Amino acid sequence: MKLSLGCIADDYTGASDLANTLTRQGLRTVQTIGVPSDDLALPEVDAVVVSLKSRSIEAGVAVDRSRAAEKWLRGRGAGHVLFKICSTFDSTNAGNIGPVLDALRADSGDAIVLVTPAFPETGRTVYQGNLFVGSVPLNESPLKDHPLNPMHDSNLVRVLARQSRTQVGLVDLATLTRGAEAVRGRLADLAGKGIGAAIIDAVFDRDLETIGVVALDHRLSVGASGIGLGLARALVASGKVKAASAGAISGAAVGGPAACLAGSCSQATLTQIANAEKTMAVLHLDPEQIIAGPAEARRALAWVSDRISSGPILIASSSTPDQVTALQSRHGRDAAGHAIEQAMADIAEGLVRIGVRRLVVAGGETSGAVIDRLRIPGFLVGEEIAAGVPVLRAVGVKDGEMLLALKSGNFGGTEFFSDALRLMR
Ligand SMILES: Nc1ncnc2c1ncn2[C@@H]1O[C@H](COP(=O)(O)OP(=O)(O)OP(=O)(O)O)[C@@H](O)[C@H]1O
Ligand SMILES: O=C(O)[C@@H](O)C(=O)CO
Repeated sequence: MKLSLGCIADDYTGASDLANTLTRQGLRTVQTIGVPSDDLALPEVDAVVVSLKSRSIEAGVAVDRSRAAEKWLRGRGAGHVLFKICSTFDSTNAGNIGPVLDALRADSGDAIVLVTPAFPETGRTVYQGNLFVGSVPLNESPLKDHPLNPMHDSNLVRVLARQSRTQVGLVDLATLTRGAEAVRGRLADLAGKGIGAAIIDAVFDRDLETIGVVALDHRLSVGASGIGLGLARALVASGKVKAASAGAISGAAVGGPAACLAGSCSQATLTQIANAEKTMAVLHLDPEQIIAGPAEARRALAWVSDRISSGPILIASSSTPDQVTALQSRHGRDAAGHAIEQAMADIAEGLVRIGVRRLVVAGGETSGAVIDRLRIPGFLVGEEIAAGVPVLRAVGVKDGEMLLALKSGNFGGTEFFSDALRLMR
């Protein structure tokens, strides 16, 4: 297997979002959890997305894990590696996008790296280096209240410069609109000044197509699913990849009980939970009790066993931004987040034990904790539930077939949970 594209995603929902995009563009893609072990049987594929849980961990550890993933991908022939970050650039002043970019750039030997989180299909666009979420700048969007990575600056040139050892430049939309040669010229100017990273504007998919063509001149790029779309289209257009006719896999129905877990506190997820109350039983966990000990997860599982034979259920830890802030000020941000993630993993393990084989998880960190606990080594991409969220079919699980959906906090329509279960048969 010689890869045309290698990808390293800094969380599991982001990885499935990217795997979905690459699959829809005709690349045969598999998502692995962590760097695959040598005995994991992988199908013949064009792209591998290695999922890490490295977005909100200590920067040095994120660098080491990303470099290990890059080494594995290069060892499988990947000439180009995309470091997949969040389309809302989730990170703090201490990293981790900058430190990982610096390390991978050094390994790749590239003078300059293109960076864009643009993903127009989900409303993420970049103009003059400023990231917009829908119609508002990032720092006015709900991301300003993110529990782990609150985003207070929409100017990505500044944000990345605070994290990276290299200087950061801008390739603006006016240059991009003049085409690939103009972008190449601007990158050469920036690199000549010793600038090692360039935020590139993108508003429409056609912008990402130009970016994809230029990015393939290099060995490394950094961005969200949008640049994945650009790279995939450029690989197909250049004939380096023959677009797979089959696209997403289907596979046999899995059936049996179905459950949803929500640890995301994003505005989108809060609305989706409220709407799910119309179609399924919903349990709201008490975050204070979760931190107090394991009894809250046990209570949740007892609640599930009384109901799961009657239809799907949803268990949510999610709270409003004010409640999140209050909890964090009592217990600390990381301790609160970690305790809730582990409780969700305990609950997921209990759900599988009682026969759940169709599981929806909302939130990147939450998904990471759950998938690690379930020890699922990888996924094939199925139907698209919403932009950036596919049905995933687990590969390499011992006790039979399992379908999952890992929803990024901000993705999905208002009826996401019932939409997902409708496609997870
Ligand atoms: N009620 C709560 N109070 C405080 N923190 C919470 C609460 N519920 C969940 N959390 C924590 O908030 C964090 C949510 O992050 P997560 O990545 O799961 O969701 P998200 O950021 O909305 O999703 P994504 O990263 O996909 O955009 C997790 O660490 C989770 O444990
Ligand atoms: O890019 C996004 O917004 C998502 O794929 C993501 O990274 C979710 O955590």
